Amino acid sequence: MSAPAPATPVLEARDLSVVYAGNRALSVENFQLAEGELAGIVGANGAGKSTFANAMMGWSRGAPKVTGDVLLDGQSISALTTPERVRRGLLLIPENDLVFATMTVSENLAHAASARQAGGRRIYTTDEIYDLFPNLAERRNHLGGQLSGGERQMVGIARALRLAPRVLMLDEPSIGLAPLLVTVVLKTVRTLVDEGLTVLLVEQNVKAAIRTVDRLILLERGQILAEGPVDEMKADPRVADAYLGADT
Ligand SMILES: Nc1ncnc2c1ncn2[C@@H]1O[C@H](COP(=O)(O)OP(=O)(O)OP(=O)(O)O)[C@@H](O)[C@H]1O
Repeated sequence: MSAPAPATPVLEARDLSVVYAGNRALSVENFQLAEGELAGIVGANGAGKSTFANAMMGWSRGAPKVTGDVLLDGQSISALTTPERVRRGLLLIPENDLVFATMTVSENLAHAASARQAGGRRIYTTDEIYDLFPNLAERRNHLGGQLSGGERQMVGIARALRLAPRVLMLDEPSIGLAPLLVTVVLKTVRTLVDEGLTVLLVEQNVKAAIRTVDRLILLERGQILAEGPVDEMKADPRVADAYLGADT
């Protein structure tokens, strides 16, 4: 009997390159995210982590030259606009996700309830979201502007869950959060993966990423320097010496 064909990656990038005014910010030959996987991209400031996540979404902060191909479930989405990619279920929660400050938590969630064509993907109900995030359930009538950084992250994730994600990408969810809240947010991400979601975590906080992900990808100067199962990667001197310190 022949071996089964390898499964099609849920998300893939081929020869993805981003150049800002002649400076190459990203050059990724091949990146693949498998069904139900929780992978993490880590790297120093300016390594190109956000540029990578944004390029997958077809979005950028300036006007770079972007070349290469992005595929979702084996189909090229490179010609699609960012809203079209969102409708296909590719969702990015950017750094400092915008929460509507003058709306309550429940209004913020209701505002995101617009995944009309979920294509069979799961749309989390508000009750399921409040089960995942008891903090938000308690604060459902609080205004967005009154929430802590961690609670805002939770609203960002919750809104994405209302939009029937196929792949969820989180850009630096730990930024500005107290260590306890980082743990709470990342544990919830793990729960979502256990329930079947595919997640790419973009993190500068390497220690937090290592505690959470299955596979670690090290990005430096816009290139994938190393990648592999998290247990192997945390012993790799390029990760251990540069990011984990002698005590780890
Ligand atoms: N709009 C822009 N114009 C010019 N250069 C840019 C622009 N956006 C990003 N860059 C450059 O691209 C490189 C990668 O930036 P990026 O924001 O992707 O890094 P990062 O790894 O996400 O860093 P951080 O962890 O600090 O957010 C950096 O050298 C940055 O200065």
